[in-house]
Amino acid sequence: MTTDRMRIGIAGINGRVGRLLREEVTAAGAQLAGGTSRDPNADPAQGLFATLAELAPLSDVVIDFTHAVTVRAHAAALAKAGVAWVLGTTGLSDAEQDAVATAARTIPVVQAANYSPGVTLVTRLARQMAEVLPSTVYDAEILEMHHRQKVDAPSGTALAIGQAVADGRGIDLSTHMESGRTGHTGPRQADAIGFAVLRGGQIVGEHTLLFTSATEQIALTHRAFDRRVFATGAVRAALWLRGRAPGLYSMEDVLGLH
Ligand SMILES: NC(=O)C1=CN([C@@H]2O[C@H](COP(=O)(O)OP(=O)(O)OC[C@H]3O[C@@H](n4cnc5c(N)ncnc54)[C@H](OP(=O)(O)O)[C@@H]3O)[C@@H](O)[C@H]2O)C=CC1
Ligand SMILES: O=C(O)C1=N[C@H](C(=O)O)C[C@H](O)C1
Repeated sequence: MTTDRMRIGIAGINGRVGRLLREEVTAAGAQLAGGTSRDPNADPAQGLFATLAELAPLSDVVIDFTHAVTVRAHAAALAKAGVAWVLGTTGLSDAEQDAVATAARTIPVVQAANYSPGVTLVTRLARQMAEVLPSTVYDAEILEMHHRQKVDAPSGTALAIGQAVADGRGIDLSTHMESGRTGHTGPRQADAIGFAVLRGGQIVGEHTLLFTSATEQIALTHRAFDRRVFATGAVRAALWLRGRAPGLYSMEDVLGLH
């Protein structure tokens, strides 16, 4: 029997987001192709594979919420199999990001540091605000808070918001980023983009962008109450990828904001 249901594989199927993806793939009417797991007892007959190279040929698209160290191997496996990729993993090095761009020459890829519609809009607004609010008058600071298990900092979302502010101001983020301030820092640079990071308990993910002048402050805050918002967004991106040409797409593309 043939089926036109999309086959979705999940890299990191037993992770915090992966477990929710498993439910959301089925709820969306797609077919769960299986997942990757490092559990030595994982059984391919049960749809659990040690590597993405084994899962990829069974999938039309793979949703990947794992760890940055997997990115180069995953990029190569998916490009080789010609399988689309929804990438949610954050904390990528420049070399890992290059591997994503290389894969996107042969397969369609959606990459987002945050698959919630709310953060997608916050990031877009951040760029627009930075275009209007001059850095000589308004200081831009980004605060993020996450659960104690998070391994990368600042969060991918905070960096994406910072990149949007830098884009809006026409400056380079890497040379204007101020994070981890301590000791005799000297006064704040006028065009700096500041980052503050908090970790604790089970905070799902909170981000605030502040523009502060001598006379006013604008705060743009997003709070994720439930990780499911990331899973539903990622499944939406996976379904959107069907039939797309190779390329690197964003959540703004998925939401039709371009
Ligand atoms: N873009 C977005 O919207 C969001 C992105 N994230 C990002 O997604 C990633 C995962 O987050 P989360 O689910 O909370 O993390 P978890 O630690 O709960 O899950 C990570 C998963 O990745 C697998 N994994 C970890 N390291 C390796 C490795 N070296 N090789 C193979 N597999 C590995 C784990 O496998 P196993 O189970 O076998 O140990 C696990 O299933 C992070 O980078 C996080 O920042 C998180 C939320 C939203
Ligand atoms: O690790 C997490 O949990 C999250 N990671 C993403 C990030 O780094 O921005 C998205 C979300 O904030 C949750």
